[in-house]
Order: sequence, then structure tokens, then C-alpha cells
Amino acid sequence: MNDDAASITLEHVNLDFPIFRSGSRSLKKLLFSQGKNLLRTARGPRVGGDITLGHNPHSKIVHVQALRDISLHIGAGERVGLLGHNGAGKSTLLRVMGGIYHPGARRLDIHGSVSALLDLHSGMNAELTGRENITLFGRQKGLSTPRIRQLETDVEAFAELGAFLDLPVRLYSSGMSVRLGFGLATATAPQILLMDEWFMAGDRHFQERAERRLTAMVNATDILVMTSHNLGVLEKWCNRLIWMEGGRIRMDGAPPAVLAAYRAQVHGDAQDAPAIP
Ligand SMILES: Nc1ncnc2c1ncn2[C@@H]1O[C@H](COP(=O)(O)OP(=O)(O)OP(=O)(O)O)[C@@H](O)[C@H]1O
Repeated sequence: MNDDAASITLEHVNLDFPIFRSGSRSLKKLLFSQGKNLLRTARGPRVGGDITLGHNPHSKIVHVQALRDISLHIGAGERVGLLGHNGAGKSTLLRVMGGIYHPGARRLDIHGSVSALLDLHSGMNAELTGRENITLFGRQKGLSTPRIRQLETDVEAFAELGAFLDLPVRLYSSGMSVRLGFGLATATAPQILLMDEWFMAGDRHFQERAERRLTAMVNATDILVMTSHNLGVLEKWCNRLIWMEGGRIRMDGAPPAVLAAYRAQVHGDAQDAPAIP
């Protein structure tokens, strides 16, 4: 086995978010009446992780169970797509893999350099200009001054922000922030690329160029893990899909099988939904 090969191994990962329930009577009533959780919205498909009262039912803190007993291994060459309902735990799982959240786990091994396209402004200082943020990014990555200048040329050409590159990032629209953030995050290829679906933001012209840049980057990475609600995007980019539901893995396998099962469930939910009067 190649010791340098990138890999992700999670065993029995659990992550709860404690939240202050501020005495909401309706939430309290629902929690008590349902015993422990809110699995579904009143009508329609499931949303979010389970909400529990924790050990003390009278505490003002409730827990959102974002990840439950997640075990998986991802090896080099895998392009993994995470899919599932809103609040299924996809972004939380990416953040665990990116080292942003520290969950309870029997084992959590991330082997290889990681780059995460998770938040628009991650690592950026909104008070600095786009150009200054490029330098900051380069310094954080430990790049030499000539290499930082190359990075600046590359990102400037890609982001096409014109004069805005020399204005503070806090003045950028969300699409402009995506251009800069995406340009930076895709400037150097990591071994493991984690990507939330926000990269689909931006105008069509940007998306086409972003896709070309991303293709080059993904081809140079060992592992891609991405989330998307767009099944076409997952089908195109991934060779393995993990379907999440309520913080758990519901199905993990080859895209055709997982997509067929997922579509069947979504179709079933749509048929169960009450007709709109
Ligand atoms: N910072 C947080 N504080 C409290 N609860 C959170 C936090 N982040 C996520 N959650 C909760 O954890 C659960 C999983 O959220 P997550 O963002 O991982 O879902 P997701 O599958 O990415 O959803 P979506 O498709 O809507 O983006 C949800 O119930 C959400 O309410």
C-alpha cells in the first residue's frame, strides 16, 4: 500500500449541536409529545437532524443530532457525492472532514492535504482588498513571494473583478465573493478537495469557466467529496454517492443504484404529499 495515498476514514462519528431553546412552548410540546424527535415537518418530507432533549428534559438546551454513527472509508481515486434532504448532515460531514468540527468518534483519520470550498469567505478578511486577500492566502499556504505573485496573476485573470480587486471584500456581492473565493481555493490542487454546492453560484459565464478550472483541479486531486442537490451535477462528477438522511448514511454505492433509490423515494414523498387546494 502507498503510504502517501490520500484517504479518509471515519468510524462511528457522532456530532450534536447544543442549542438554547429559549422556552419555546411549541417546541417543548412537540418534543414531549413525540417522545424524542422531530423527524418530519408536519406534512411533507423530512428535514433536519433529530432534535432531542438530552439527558435533562428540563434543561433549556436541546440537541440537534447532525451526524449519527457515520462510518466510511474513502480512498484515492474516489469522487464522492453527498446527497439528501435539507439538514441531512451533508455540510456538517464535509466540515468534519475539513477539520472544522471535532466530533466524537472511535476513529477519524484524514490522510493528505485538504482544501475546502465550504464558505464564501473562509480564510478571507473582509476589510482587506481582494488583492491583499490573495497575498494573505499565499502567506497562509507558506508560498514564496514569486509564487504569490503568480497566484495573484492567475486569480486576477480568473476572477475578472476588474477594479473591484483593489476594493475591500466587504463591498463585494455574493457572486463576486464566489469568484474570488473559488479562484483562490482552486489555485493549488490539494490531495483532498471538499466542496459544498455554493460553487454553483454566479452567472452562467462564471459557471462555465469555474467548471473548466474545477475539472483541471479535480483531475489533479486524489479525492473529491462534494455535496449537491443537483442530481445531474452529482452524476457528472462522482463515481460514488452517499445518501444521507437525518444525520445517518442511508445508502452508499455506485451512482446509478443510489440515484435510482433516491429518485424512487423523492417520487414517493411527492405522491404522499397532500394536494394543494
Ligand atoms: N451551527 C449549527 N448550529 C446548530 N445546528 C446546526 C448547525 N449547523 C447545522 N446544524 C443542524 O445540523 C443538521 C445538519 O445540517 P447540515 O447543514 O449539515 O445539513 P445539510 O444536509 O448540509 O443541509 P442543506 O442541504 O439544507 O444544506 C440540521 O438539522 C441543522 O439544523
